Amino acid sequence: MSVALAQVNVSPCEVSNGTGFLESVREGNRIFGSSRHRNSRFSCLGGSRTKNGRIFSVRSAIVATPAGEMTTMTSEQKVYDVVLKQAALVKRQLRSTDELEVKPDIPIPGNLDLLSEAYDRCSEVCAEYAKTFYLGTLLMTPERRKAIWAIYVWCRRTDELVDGPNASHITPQALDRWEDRLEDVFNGRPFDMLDAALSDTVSNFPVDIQPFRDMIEGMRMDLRKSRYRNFDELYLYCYYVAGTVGLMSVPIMGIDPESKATAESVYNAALALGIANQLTNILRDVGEDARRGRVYLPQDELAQAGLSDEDIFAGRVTDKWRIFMKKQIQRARKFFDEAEKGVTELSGASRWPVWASLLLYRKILDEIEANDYNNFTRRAYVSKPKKFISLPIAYAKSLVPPTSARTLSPLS
Ligand SMILES: CC(C)=CCC/C(C)=C/CC/C(C)=C/CC/C(C)=C/[C@@H]1[C@@H](COP(=O)(O)OP(=O)(O)O)[C@]1(C)CC/C=C(\C)CC/C=C(\C)CCC=C(C)C
Ligand SMILES: [Mn+2]
Repeated sequence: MSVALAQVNVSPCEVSNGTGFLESVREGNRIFGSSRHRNSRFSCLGGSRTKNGRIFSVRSAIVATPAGEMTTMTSEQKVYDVVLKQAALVKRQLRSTDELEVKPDIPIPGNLDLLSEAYDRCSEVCAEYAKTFYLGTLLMTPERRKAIWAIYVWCRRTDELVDGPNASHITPQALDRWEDRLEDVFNGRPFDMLDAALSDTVSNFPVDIQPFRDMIEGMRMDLRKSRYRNFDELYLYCYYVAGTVGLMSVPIMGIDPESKATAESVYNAALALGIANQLTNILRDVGEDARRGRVYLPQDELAQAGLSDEDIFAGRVTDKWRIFMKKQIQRARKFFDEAEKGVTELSGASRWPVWASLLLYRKILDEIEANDYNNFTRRAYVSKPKKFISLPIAYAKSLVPPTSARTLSPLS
């Protein structure tokens, strides 16, 4: 069965007139592509105090040290502030009980059927695009898995804007309209049935709009930027397009009531998993991206290794390239290690899909090594038997109970 992802329509008239609710869903062709996105507007960052006690101004991202010196914040510091904000928002709800208190639906006749149809459609899209992950979600509670499917579909549609069949027509204005539509979703005014599922999800779970806005910001970044000067710039991009997914997912997956880990540390691990996945995605797709004129690898690190864009466009696997790649892979693995510390703290039924996705994505790094670092013309992928072996391992790991007396270090 091939399930088409409903085509995202962000024409101004359709967005402003919220009447076409279910009728407006149109089938589009499913087209895969590599995706990454970026930007430099720190819309996500409310002015506040960082872990170093600094106060920063949102727009300029300039911080004043306690001694009154002005300094620029790193992307990691800026993103960490979002982590703190997200953790503070959900702390109480997540710890109150293992089962989240799901608000009752307003029983408008006919609406419940439509909603259930909307979730069915999200489940089909998720099953079609991310089979293994979908199977994992089946172990979650029905409320949680429906919510994860709805979020998955919104992320996938957002990604398709810059990576899908209509990507060449996407403008910053179209992304602005997609963001307006997101606001409508959070205000209970969904535009189509997939949006309706997300609207229902965000009214039932303590999900904040900020990571969603930030993902759109990542798409803006992808439209206007095709090089990264250093890892700091790349980190911000990875946060926007993938770290945000981690932050969106924690309020749904829930923290185990037995866990003594801080909410911040769990959010930090979720962020790390998103960053690790995106770095891996970038390392896997170097050749494919170069053919689209894109180089996501940090320019300063390439130069230090004696490499340049030209080497990438030429696709030469040299010793310099191998040494460079080893360092990049090492960095991605550190983010996976950081993420692992948090998975055990999630609610029991949510751990398995997260472990499965972590182990499988991490294995892509092993495959790049096995390909002797030729990520120009060979796509690293995890074979079915290897995937299959990972699943019981993930399941066994998911049975490990949360640490009852450990406080994870938020940034290590
Ligand atoms: C269990 C689990 C993985 C839950 C997440 C479900 C979810 C909402 C996924 C959305 C993914 C998505 C469509 C994101 C849009 C942007 C994008 C495409 C990012 C890339 C994903 C990989 O996609 P693919 O290989 O198809 O890439 P191409 O489009 O072909 O280029 C990313 C690499 C990022 C994905 C990031 C995550 C899945 C973050 C996972 C983190 C958590 C679920 C938090 C877990 C909690 C703790 C405490 C560790
Ligand atoms: Mn994509």
